[in-house]
Amino acid sequence: MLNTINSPADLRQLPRTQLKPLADELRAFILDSVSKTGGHLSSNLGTVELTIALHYVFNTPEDRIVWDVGHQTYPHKILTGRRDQMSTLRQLDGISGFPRRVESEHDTFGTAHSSTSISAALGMALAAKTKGEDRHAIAVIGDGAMTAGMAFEAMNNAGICEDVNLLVILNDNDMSISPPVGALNRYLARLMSGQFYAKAKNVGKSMLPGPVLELAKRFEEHAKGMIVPATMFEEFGFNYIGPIDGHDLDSLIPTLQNLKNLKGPQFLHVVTKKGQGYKLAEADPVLYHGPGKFNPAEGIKPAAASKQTYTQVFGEWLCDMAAQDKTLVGITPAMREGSGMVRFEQKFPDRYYDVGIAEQHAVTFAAGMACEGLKPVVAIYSTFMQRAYDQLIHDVALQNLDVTFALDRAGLVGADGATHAGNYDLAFLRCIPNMVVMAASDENECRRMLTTAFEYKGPASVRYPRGSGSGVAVEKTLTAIPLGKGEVRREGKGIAILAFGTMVAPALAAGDKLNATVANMRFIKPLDVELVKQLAAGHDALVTVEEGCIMGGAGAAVAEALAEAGIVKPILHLGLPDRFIDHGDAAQLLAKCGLDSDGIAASIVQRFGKDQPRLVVNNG
Ligand SMILES: Cc1ncc(C[n+]2csc(CCOP(=O)(O)OP(=O)(O)O)c2C)c(N)n1
Ligand SMILES: CC(=O)[C@@H](O)[C@H](O)COP(=O)(O)O
Ligand SMILES: [Mg+2]
Repeated sequence: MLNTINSPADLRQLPRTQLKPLADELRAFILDSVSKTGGHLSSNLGTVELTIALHYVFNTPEDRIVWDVGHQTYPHKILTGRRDQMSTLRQLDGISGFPRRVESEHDTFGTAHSSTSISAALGMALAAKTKGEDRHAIAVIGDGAMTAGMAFEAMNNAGICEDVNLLVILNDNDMSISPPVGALNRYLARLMSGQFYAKAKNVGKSMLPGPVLELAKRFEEHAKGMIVPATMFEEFGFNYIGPIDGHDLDSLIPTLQNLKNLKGPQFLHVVTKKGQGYKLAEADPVLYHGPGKFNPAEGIKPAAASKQTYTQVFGEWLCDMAAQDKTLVGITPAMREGSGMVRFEQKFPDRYYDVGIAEQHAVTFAAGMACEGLKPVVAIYSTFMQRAYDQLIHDVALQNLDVTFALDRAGLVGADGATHAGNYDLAFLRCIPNMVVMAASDENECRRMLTTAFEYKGPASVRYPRGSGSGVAVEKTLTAIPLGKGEVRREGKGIAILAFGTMVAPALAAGDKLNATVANMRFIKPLDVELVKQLAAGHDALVTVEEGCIMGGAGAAVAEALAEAGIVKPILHLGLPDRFIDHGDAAQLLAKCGLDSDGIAASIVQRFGKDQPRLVVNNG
């Protein structure tokens, strides 16, 4: 049946009785497809029925669905004409793992960073009202995403928009990537268990005099608001419905049909299960949150021991440093597994803080702890650090507080694409006063830099990429490196390549090809200005290389230092171009950006000519 559905219009032709078999087919298709490509599995198995029901009841794409995070949109992609493209998911030139406006008219809003859906849907709903258009805007948000401040900023705004056509659906599967945290989660658990109404009703009834109790019994459903406290969503100005079973089409469809006819901000609470229908994912939704390829009959097998990832290097360093320094506290905004903090939580539960999807809070929370003499380490993906930029400047750096930032997933991340690429941190961190900014060139240097950052009395960051490095041995000691000192790794002639972080290895290979000098600059800030001057004095031209945006990045710091010193020298900046880079294999993407050794060498030859040290300088 799935083969006959090429758009939601086809879906809406089906009789209701066919929807359940369709859901079974769709779920099997997703499991098969994701097991071959890798991707987000558990969340997508959980949204099969909800997706069918939404497209069945609403007139999509005229009615707008905004999927929060968007990692749960595979059923939506399949039902909106992209079934055959699922085999290209998250690969170079294939379809994205997230909704993208350029990909389909059904992807009404690009998402991937969480908790934006209510704001965007409210914007759409009010735009429709302003333009006199009669359409619905629906935000589908998970219980994890609901913990972010942005979601509540939007609820606060939406709750006073009395006649707006907005429906917020809370997809509550009692999971973030890892088990959910915080008071909201406890509250939702109470709502789901029914205790909320049961307890409140009893309290209410025991306080009511006889005749009023009778009246309350008669009008129990309607009088709910009189004798039970409203849910917090009602207090926000929404009409709250739920919780209902999000896998039961016979509940979902009539409920959505009813809600469709109501005006004003509506809130539907649906309960689903992450991994629904695939026993292994139901049992371990964390493992199946974003797996690589696997055999569905066998499930994910433990990978044969391979090279340590940078994330693991960080996780081990964190435990070692915590054992040595009792003031260390570790903070993650909902990325325990991804940031390598599982063992830290087990060993140091009292010093581990998962604050939920709340990057802004994570940073200011760290600032507060630092004020009291603790030494917080905020483990955060480079891309999610973007969320907490003002908190970093205003709450941490301005007060020169002692917070270490471990920036994972720096540079291109591969399959998640442009939304998750950590391309901007060097540029946005180095302009902040008091910051120390480092980029690790290998795993051992990563460990040393983390120690350096931790020992530094002020805000300091270390960036490292997704995955593993060259596999160098990582020492057990906790040794710092001298602040602001780079090192020459290869002596050559004519050209000096000033490489930052992950670009040191390909720069060394390019240096071998061209007999160029190669320096591992290590620090973006404080930049090793003496080394820059020395390299400028001894070479005909300088080349900077970084896995970050060229504009404002590490190379720009070198150019600024030269200008400051009054040195005029031909300089070539290599790095990520001024455009967003889509998903694909990370090594493939780097090569396309000219950031592998061949690309670096080719750019140097193209700019300065082949025969060292003769320079072909085009622009002075
Ligand atoms: C701002 C931001 N921080 C962190 C993440 C990483 N992340 C992606 S999905 C997810 C969990 C989301 O949980 P929930 O909204 O409940 O969706 P579920 O996976 O349970 O369907 C997290 C933390 C993100 N995408 N955006
Ligand atoms: C959707 C989301 O934001 C996360 O699930 C992310 O895809 C995880 O990325 P890593 O696989 O790099 O941890
Ligand atoms: Mg969830």
